[in-house]
Amino acid sequence: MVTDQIAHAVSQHWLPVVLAVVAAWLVRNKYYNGLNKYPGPFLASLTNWWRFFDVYGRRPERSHIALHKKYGPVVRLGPNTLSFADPDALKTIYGLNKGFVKSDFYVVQQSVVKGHALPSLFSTTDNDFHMQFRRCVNSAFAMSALVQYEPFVDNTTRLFLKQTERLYVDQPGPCDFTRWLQFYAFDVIGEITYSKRHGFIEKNEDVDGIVAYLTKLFLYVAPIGQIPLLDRLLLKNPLYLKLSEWGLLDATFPVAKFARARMAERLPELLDGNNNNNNNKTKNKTTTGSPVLPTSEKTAPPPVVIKSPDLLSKFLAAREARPDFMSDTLVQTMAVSMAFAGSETTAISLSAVFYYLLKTPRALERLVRELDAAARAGRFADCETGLVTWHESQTLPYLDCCVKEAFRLHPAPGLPMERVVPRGGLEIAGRRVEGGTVVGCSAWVLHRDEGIFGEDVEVYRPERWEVRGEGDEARVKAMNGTMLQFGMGSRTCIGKNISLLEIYKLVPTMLRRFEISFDDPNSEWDIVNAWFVKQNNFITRFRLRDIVMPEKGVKVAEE
Ligand code: HEM
Repeated sequence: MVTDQIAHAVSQHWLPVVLAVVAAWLVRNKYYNGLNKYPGPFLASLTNWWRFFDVYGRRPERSHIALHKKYGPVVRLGPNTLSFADPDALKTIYGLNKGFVKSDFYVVQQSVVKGHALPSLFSTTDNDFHMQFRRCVNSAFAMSALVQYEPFVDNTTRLFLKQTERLYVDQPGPCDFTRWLQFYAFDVIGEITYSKRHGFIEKNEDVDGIVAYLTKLFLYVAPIGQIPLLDRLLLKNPLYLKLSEWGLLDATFPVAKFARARMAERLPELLDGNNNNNNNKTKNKTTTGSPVLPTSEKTAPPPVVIKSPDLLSKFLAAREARPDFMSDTLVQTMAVSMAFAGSETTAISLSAVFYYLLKTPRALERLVRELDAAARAGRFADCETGLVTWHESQTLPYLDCCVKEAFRLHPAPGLPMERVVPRGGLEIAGRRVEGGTVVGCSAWVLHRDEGIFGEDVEVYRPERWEVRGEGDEARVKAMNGTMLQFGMGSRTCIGKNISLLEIYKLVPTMLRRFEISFDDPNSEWDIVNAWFVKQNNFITRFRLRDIVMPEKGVKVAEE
């Protein structure tokens, strides 16, 4: 009876009822988890739609910087979300064993396979799963493994030099440099992962639409990640998941198809549909007939020679070592993550180094002087193509300053890296924050901390990284400790060393070989912040340089 009366009253007065419910929801949001004490835009305290539209506008890093300038070190970006600009917060939020987990922002980045979201090393929100996964693959990314990957980078770099000359010097014309560097980064990752390039540089085109696919994906992920529930209504809606489960929908990332083909070449049973790890000991061969992986059986054939220790062979070795955990699916996920997490980010960082050097002729001249002096002193082994080795690049201190300064001014990740405060709550940079609150730091905000980096934070000044006099060491150490371009803590970038290998080799190599200039020196690039902050309209021209030779009588370094 009473319920009938209530239903009747609601149907009679539905508008005021709806308004009352919405008002109650907004008030609850405003005071949620005690976050009303933190400053920020009023609308952001009421609804996540504020940050959705902020990110949808493609330049959220600008509003984050402005908000922290206005409100101080903690800003409320949503009913349950805080952004921290205090370097002290880094150790707590990203520190090892602090119990923070990645927020649902990352779940939106999970792809759907057979009706299920597939967590990757990057996107998983489960710390235990992450710890096991990372342990399985960590050694493939160690600094010591770099030596093995350098020949892969060299292969692609030689082709890149040849094609740059053929396409942009022999027929002088403008080059969309960010896109060209993206092709480079994709092909390097392809080569390091599978010993096989996708073919971007050869063809000078977006092979299989991979770049376009990734661009669209990030444009979706960034705003939708602000209200992850939307993902379950859009790309991960129940109907879509069902259709995918029944095999009626295939939204496989083109790189995943490439990865699967490369895996199938090495594990023929995948082609037969036999994915059972335990059955593959005898079938574990390369296409040339030589086994790829060592086996653990005592009676197994003599130790297997891994012909090309690329990443895929290492992931497959991890599958052998931990068959209980490392499934074929995880091997493939890992291989795909390399392209997903390692191409755009590296291309963005390479573009930033070149862009800021071209915009700062004084710095470019100094860097070229450093390279020419090293060449005259015979410190570069390759005097023909201009290729610089990793080892040689590590003897160029000004190059190091130029790269770090580009990382500082233009970090690839453009949103706060969100984490959920563990149950029970914690103190973050002197402030009590309740469990369940989403917190994060943005590299764009932290890298412009005047207390750490100096007053001229908006200026590209590589010299700030130099250690010259007393006190510089501590200052530079504090700067290094605040750099967030690769993230921090247990979820820090696993591919950092690989990307550094690419950047520290390609920048000096290109500058030894080419004179690079803006097509229009007065033009600025356009920036699109879709989680990773991509640049457009960075158009350059190339002229061949005479490679500087060692002075007479100077002994040339050996390769
Ligand atoms: C300059 C280039 C790169 C930048 C700026 C970069 C940036 C990042 C950042 C910021 C994170 C942490 C994200 C977070 O905490 O939310 C991350 C994680 C990751 N990156 Fe990179 N990355 C780069 C290159 C690479 C490369 C080359 C690879 C692969 C070869 C790679 C693979 C990964 C993976 C797998 C993770 C997840 C790690 C984990 O959660 O354990 N990245 N990267």
